[in-house]
Amino acid sequence: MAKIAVLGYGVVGSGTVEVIEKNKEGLLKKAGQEIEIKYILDLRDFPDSPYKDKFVKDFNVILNDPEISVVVEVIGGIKPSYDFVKSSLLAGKSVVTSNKELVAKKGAELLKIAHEKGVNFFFEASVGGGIPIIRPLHQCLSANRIDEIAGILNGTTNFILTKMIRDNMAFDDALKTAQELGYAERNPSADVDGIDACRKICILASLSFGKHVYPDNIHTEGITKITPEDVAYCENFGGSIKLIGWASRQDDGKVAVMVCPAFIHEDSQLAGVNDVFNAILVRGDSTGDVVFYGKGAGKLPTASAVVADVVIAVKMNSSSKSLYWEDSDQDFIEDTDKIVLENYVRVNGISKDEAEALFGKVSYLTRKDAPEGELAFITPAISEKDCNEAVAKLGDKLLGRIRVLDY
Ligand SMILES: NC(=O)C1=CN([C@@H]2O[C@H](COP(=O)(O)OP(=O)(O)OC[C@H]3O[C@@H](n4cnc5c(N)ncnc54)[C@H](OP(=O)(O)O)[C@@H]3O)[C@@H](O)[C@H]2O)C=CC1
Ligand SMILES: N[C@@H](CC=O)C(=O)O
Repeated sequence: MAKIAVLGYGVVGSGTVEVIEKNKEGLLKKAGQEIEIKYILDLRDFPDSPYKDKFVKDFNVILNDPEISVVVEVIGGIKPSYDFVKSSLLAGKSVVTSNKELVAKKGAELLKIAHEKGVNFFFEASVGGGIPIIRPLHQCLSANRIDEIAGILNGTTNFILTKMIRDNMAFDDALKTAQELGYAERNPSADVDGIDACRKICILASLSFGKHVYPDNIHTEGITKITPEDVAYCENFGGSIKLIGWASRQDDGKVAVMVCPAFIHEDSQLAGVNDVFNAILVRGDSTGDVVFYGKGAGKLPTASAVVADVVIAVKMNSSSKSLYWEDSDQDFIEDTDKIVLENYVRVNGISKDEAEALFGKVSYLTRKDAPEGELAFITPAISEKDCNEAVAKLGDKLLGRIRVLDY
């Protein structure tokens, strides 16, 4: 019998306990032994819970119990999760986590400790909720050189965009619904400002390119500046606006990474991904494009990924060799100024000649009831530096700028 502890009994923690309890028999067959939850750590009391006897408040009870072989960290954040995870690994216990902030900021260090101790640090649930993506990347796609990854990586923002565009729901109402459904981060700015998507693309890029990509270095934008006018122009463009985290191997050998709202053409496999669903496109040199799709947030989908990691952790008696990346000084990350992209730009009060003097040969978009003097267009592919300089010259005539991606 494998005895495990669950740290945090919130959305994902309670889902993890529920999935382990309801699928006990199936898990026994798959893990080769029974998985028993010996402890649940949380700050609150749960006197009415059927698991009330398992609750503890002192992490040291878990750390010092030699029977515990796997610790599931689903508290979130860095404090105290980092200390709990690091000390568990140092004590020779495998750790499973859904905590993308922790993996994005401390992944290289924690993977190194896990390897030194001969245990595992697993985090399938940290990207894409219930979608299998971490294990497919380092196992099933291991024959490939990964050239690009792009994804709708945040369920909350995709849910909000879908509700606003399809159902005309106000931003705040859509966010409130996402919170009620358990999709949103404790601080929803992490979702709507792109921070969560940034952590996830950093994890995917670290794994794909073999060196730690730290979130601090990555240009990150959220969805708060998107307007109904931008949505209307995007329809005329023939696509949809999605928050995309992407990482791409560049000709100079560096890796460009960015999180931004983007016009995505309707032919893209990412364009029709709505509600809480996520999709992750991986471009391998042998496979071409492979797309992973499913629910990117929520109690049971996320718990599914956590419990699958637990099953593998209890079966393994050594560290995974392929789930690994080195620490890095970020010198392989492309300077954002050098990234070359097309852009959608919306302006007021400039002529077409002035627009083309700034951006070069542009293609114009239209929308119903556009006011006199409004222009919207797609620029040619230009560097971020050139686009930022042109946009700065527009001053308050600029109404919007969204990148165009061709995934
Ligand atoms: N929700 C989702 O859909 C997904 C979440 N994740 C990630 O999973 C992690 C957990 O998310 P989620 O379950 O939604 O978060 P919740 O806030 O719902 O759950 C966290 C739980 O941990 C408890 N907790 C906080 N501090 C401590 C502590 N020091 N010791 C013990 N327990 C503590 C909280 O108690 P209290 O409420 O009293 O503070 C709460 O019960 C996060 O990293 C999140 O980003 C990943 C994928 C999807
Ligand atoms: N807040 C996150 C939760 C899952 O990672 C999201 O909405 O995607």
